[in-house]
Amino acid sequence: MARRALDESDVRVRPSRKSSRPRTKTRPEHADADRALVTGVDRGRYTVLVDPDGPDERVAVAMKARELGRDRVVPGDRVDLVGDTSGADGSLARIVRIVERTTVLRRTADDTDPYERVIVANADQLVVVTALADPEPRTRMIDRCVVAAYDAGMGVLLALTKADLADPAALRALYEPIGVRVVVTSRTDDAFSGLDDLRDELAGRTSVLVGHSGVGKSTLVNALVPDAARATGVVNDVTGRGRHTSTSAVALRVPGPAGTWVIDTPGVRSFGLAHVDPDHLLGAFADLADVAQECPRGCTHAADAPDCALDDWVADAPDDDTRAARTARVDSFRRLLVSRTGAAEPGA
Ligand SMILES: Nc1nc2c(ncn2[C@@H]2O[C@H](COP(=O)(O)OP(=O)(O)OP(=O)(O)O)[C@@H](O)[C@H]2O)c(=O)[nH]1
Ligand SMILES: [Zn+2]
Repeated sequence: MARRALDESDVRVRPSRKSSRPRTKTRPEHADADRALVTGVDRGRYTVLVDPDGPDERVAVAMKARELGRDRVVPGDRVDLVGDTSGADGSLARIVRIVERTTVLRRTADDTDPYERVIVANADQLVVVTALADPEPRTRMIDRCVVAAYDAGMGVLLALTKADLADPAALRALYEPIGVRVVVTSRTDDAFSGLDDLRDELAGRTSVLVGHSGVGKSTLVNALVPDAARATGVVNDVTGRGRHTSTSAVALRVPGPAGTWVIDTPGVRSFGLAHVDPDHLLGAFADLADVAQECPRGCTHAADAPDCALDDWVADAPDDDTRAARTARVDSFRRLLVSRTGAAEPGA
């Protein structure tokens, strides 16, 4: 009878095998480079925080050095800077190196751009902001986010907003078993509940926030980062003054424990999943990955895959409770597997 409840530890997130190759070639002429964190990108100009959390922390503007070629630099990147890194008005530094990334999150390919480009680097978790009502939650969209995060080597936090309008129980039941942590928030005229739980989940981590329009993502960001509206102004390349931009990802520091960042991704509605390999996704389900060692070569592990060992594992369960638990587990994995393909934005 002792059926162990599945928890976070059943999900094993590995850094993506597809993360960028090391780019730490030593160039003696840049031995004195300053380390910086990229917080925003706007038309070839990068807003960076030099010496983050150090005694000389400062904001500076940088451009890519020619030697980086076409390599993209994205928010969350750690880079090495040379030139004028003072951050003084009108100063411009050069990015000469991108430090090897721990994770990469790609946005989906679309009609105007067939490539799944990296949009954020080095984030620890993806926070999927979903309203419990108004607008109705879309599980397929959440599933796709989970796949993207697991493939990127990131964890997933589901932030369920508007709990004053609907009950979170059903969504909790759907996502907690697959290793997704859940926080529930609600904001009414006189109270904002769940904010401390959310802060706890974000503490010391870099989190990418995604969500459809109207789910309350701005409400959360503004509560977490009181000067967010001001901070999102990216430096204009001509005047050097702030300019509001709503199209590219921007990293915002959350007051409180050191190293707490949220990266807001306006306009990002979905993630590129075409490159996701089923066996890599399986890596996020440690128990199933072990079972699948027995699969035929090239098994897709889909519901219609012949001789898939996942089906044998369910069939061979010693009792009904175990069979129910294994069925739920395999179904969850296959649900994610299916969400990988098909319309990028179902129901849109
Ligand atoms: N009932 C209720 N309404 C909320 C809650 N949180 C936010 N809202 C409302 O939902 C609406 C959308 O909130 P926003 O924070 O602007 O949503 P968003 O996800 O940033 O949407 P865009 O600005 O369109 O990208 C606003 O009218 C908020 O006041 C909540 O917990 N409960
Ligand atoms: Zn299989």
